[in-house]
Amino acid sequence: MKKRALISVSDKSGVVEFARALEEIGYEILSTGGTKNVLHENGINVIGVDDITGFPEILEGRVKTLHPSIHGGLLAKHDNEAHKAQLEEQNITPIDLVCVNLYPFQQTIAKPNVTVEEAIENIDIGGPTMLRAAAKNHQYVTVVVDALDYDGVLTQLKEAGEVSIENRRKLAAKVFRHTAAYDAHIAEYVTEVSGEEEPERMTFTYELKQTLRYGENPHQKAAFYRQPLGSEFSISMARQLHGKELSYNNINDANAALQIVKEFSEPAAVAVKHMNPCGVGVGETIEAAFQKAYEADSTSIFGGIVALNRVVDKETANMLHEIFLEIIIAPAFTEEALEILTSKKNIRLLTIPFESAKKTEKKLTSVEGGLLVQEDDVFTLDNADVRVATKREPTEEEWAAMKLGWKVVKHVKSNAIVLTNKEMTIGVGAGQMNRVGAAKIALEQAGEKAVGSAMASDAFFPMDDTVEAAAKAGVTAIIQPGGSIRDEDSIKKADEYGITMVLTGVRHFKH
Ligand SMILES: NC(=O)c1ncn([C@@H]2O[C@H](COP(=O)(O)O)[C@@H](O)[C@H]2O)c1NC=O
Repeated sequence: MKKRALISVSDKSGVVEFARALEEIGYEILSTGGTKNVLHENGINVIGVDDITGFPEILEGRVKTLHPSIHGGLLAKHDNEAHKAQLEEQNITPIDLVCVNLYPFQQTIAKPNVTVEEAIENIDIGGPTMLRAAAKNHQYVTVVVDALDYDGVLTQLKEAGEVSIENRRKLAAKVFRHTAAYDAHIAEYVTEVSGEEEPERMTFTYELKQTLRYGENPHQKAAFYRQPLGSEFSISMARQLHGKELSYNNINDANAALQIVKEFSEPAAVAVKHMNPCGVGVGETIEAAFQKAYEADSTSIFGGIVALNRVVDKETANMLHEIFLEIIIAPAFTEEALEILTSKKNIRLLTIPFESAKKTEKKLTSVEGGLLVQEDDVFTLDNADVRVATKREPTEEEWAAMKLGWKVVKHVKSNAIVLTNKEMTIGVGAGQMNRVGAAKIALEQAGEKAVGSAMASDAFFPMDDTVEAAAKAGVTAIIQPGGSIRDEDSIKKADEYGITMVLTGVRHFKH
């Protein structure tokens, strides 16, 4: 008896060649309407599924292959006598190979202004049912969901007469991953349009972007997966123009740099080391902004990652070239800048579409045995209920410095203290277990530059010791959330020293 292949594909690329080769090997081909037409037009003998089921495709294609004549053929154990007898009784022929790809749900919902009706119509029902049936029965059936597997399957069929059980199992596993991811997209989309905000189950799905040489340390295996419908403004979407492959730590740091530079509309440059900003600068031009980011901490920037929100020109490239950097990310590089920067073999140059909508995504943090999910911290001073708590109001310059510090401190590991002037960070105290400790680090780094600077604190002061330390170093303005039962002590201390203190009412912890 001839072997049977059932082919039903939405994306018809490569299917004619695949079906023709199967036919040449001796397979009988069954197909659904559109696929059948394409194969037929290309001179391949095809039996319509409706000829097998004795039932036409109905409901605009919603029901084509959902029939016992098809699913009996897919699910029967080929060497089981009872199954064989039942197939014979029902006049059903077993199916040996299934090639199916699904309605393009993901592409459909990615389209701007897609309607719910259009999205729903692109939920494939018959396809996943066939794929899952064939994958369940991979002991007997070869199942192909990915056109990239057409050649490998054909080679095995030609050389060995069959696809080995090991490969059939691999193909089946791929199918289950595929249908699970397909359903995850559907679940996420329908959950969103239904307005459900706290689903009892999370169904995120990710695609392999690249395997990595190693993880955080060389003895840890690692890979980078990307969110298929995630933000464009993402390290996972970056285009690498030059340099070595990104490492695990590079990806993490580059992500951190992008999240910070995203805060700025004016020309800004951000240097990151180990996920914390070591220098942030703003200016009239990107060259000036980078100059400030460099001056902010010319020691830590060594081996760092720099993100800039304007095209890197020749002047800026010349400055960047002077320093050992791991990565430079920008919207683009001029030809001259590229020429300068690519003279170093290893430096990674990346571009990212800065003009793309900066979509906010849920932030996921894995813990052993679980996943923490929260909204992104998109709160800015524009929406904050800001009030001046001290007798003295900030000067214009102090406001500018505090606003810069507030944008940066949100991205520094808590407890975080950032010192700024109106153009740059001058001290960063990150990840300390007590607030005054973070302040001391920032103040020490700033040294003389602390005089006349502004201090930003990611959370309230539990007591007045940080204000005292700031005052003694010459800080003149402080921005902090407020909300401590001892706020009054800090405000009093600030008044004592003539410091102006702004309360934002909003905390920016980052752990
Ligand atoms: N409803 C069904 O019985 C059914 N059977 C197969 N399909 C899908 O129809 C598509 C192929 O259709 P056509 O060959 O008519 O172009 C494939 O993506 C396949 O997954 C179906 N469509 C959707 O559910």
